Order: sequence, then C-alpha cells, then structure tokens
Amino acid sequence: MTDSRLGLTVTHRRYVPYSHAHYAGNLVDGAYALGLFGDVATEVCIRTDSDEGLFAGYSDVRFHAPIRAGDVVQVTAQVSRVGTRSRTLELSCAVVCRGRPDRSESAAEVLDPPIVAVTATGTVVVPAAGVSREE
Ligand SMILES: C[C@H](N)CC(=O)SCCNC(=O)CCNC(=O)[C@H](O)C(C)(C)COP(=O)(O)OP(=O)(O)OC[C@H]1O[C@@H](n2cnc3c(N)ncnc32)[C@H](O)[C@@H]1OP(=O)(O)O
Repeated sequence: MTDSRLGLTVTHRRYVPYSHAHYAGNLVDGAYALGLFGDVATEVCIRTDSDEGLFAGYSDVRFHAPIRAGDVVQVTAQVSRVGTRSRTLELSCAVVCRGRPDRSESAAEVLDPPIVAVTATGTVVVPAAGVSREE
C-alpha cells in the first residue's frame, strides 16, 4: 500500500529583504536558502507527523543561480521517501519576481519562467509515533 504522505508538497513564498544582502550585486549568502528549506520542512513535518521535526542532513545541495535582495522566492518541499522516523524531502528555491533597478529604483517584474536558484535533497527526523521529543 502506498504511504499517503509520499508526494505531499508544501510551498512557501518570501520577499528577500535588503537587510539580507551580503555580497556584491545584493546577493544573499547560500545559507539563506537553507534557512528557508528549514522553514518549509518544518511545515511538512507538522502536516505528516504533528511535530516540527529536526533536520538531520542534506545529501545534496546545488546553487544554480544567485538569490538577490528584492527577489520574491518560492520554496517547495516534496516528500520523496517515508522511513520509520525519517522523511526525505526534495527541496527547491526559485526566484519568481525580481527588481528592475535599470528601469527605476522600485521597478520589479514577474519572472516567467521562474529561475530555479537552489535545489537540495534533505532528511528530517520526527519522534516515534506516540512519543513527544521530551519523553
Ligand atoms: C525541520 C526543523 N524543524 C528545522 C531545523 O532545521 S532543526 C535545526 C537543525 N537540526 C538539528 O539541530 C538537529 C540536530 N540533530 C539531532 O537532534 C539528531 O541527530 C536527530 C534527531 C536528527 C537524529 O538523532 P536520532 O533520533 O538519535 O537518530 P537515529 O535514532 O539514529 O535515527 C532515526 C532516523 O533518522 C535517520 N537519520 C539519522 N541521522 C541521519 C542523517 N544524518 N541523515 C539521514 N538520516 C538520518 C536514521 O536513518 C533513522 O531513520 P528511520 O527511522 O529508520 O527512517
């Protein structure tokens, strides 16, 4: 029988504030996307196991394109494997809107198609069924 949690997808969208710009060209650091992956993975764990879960590790992280301050990013996590307490997630962070400072200070546009900036495979661990983390 197929586990109903397989394929579950959670999506978050976030405006990248200028306070997070870290490198030339208003780029954010790579860890910014990992923070967003932690948040979307947390909602996955709440939906699958009624617990925030803990990130155990990443087996793959790829930075395909920069994320810049002023971007709107869409972060997605999809459950690809359900273990006893571990759940493997396919993660992606795509830029869906971006500023156009060449037009005006506040000009921005929707990117169609979005730019896939970061992908990863990660594993979260939840408490055993019926056991809370404190027990
Ligand atoms: C998503 C979060 N809400 C947000 C975060 O990002 S939390 C911040 C970063 N993470 C942490 O601070 C977690 C620190 N680590 C731990 O607390 C523990 O290492 C752990 C809870 C993640 C695992 O410890 P433990 O419960 O003792 O693990 P085990 O009993 O050995 O294994 C349980 C299952 O987890 C699988 N597993 C363990 N470590 C890894 C790993 N590094 N990579 C992949 N999988 C791992 C293990 O195979 C077991 O799987 P099954 O239950 O058989 O499916």
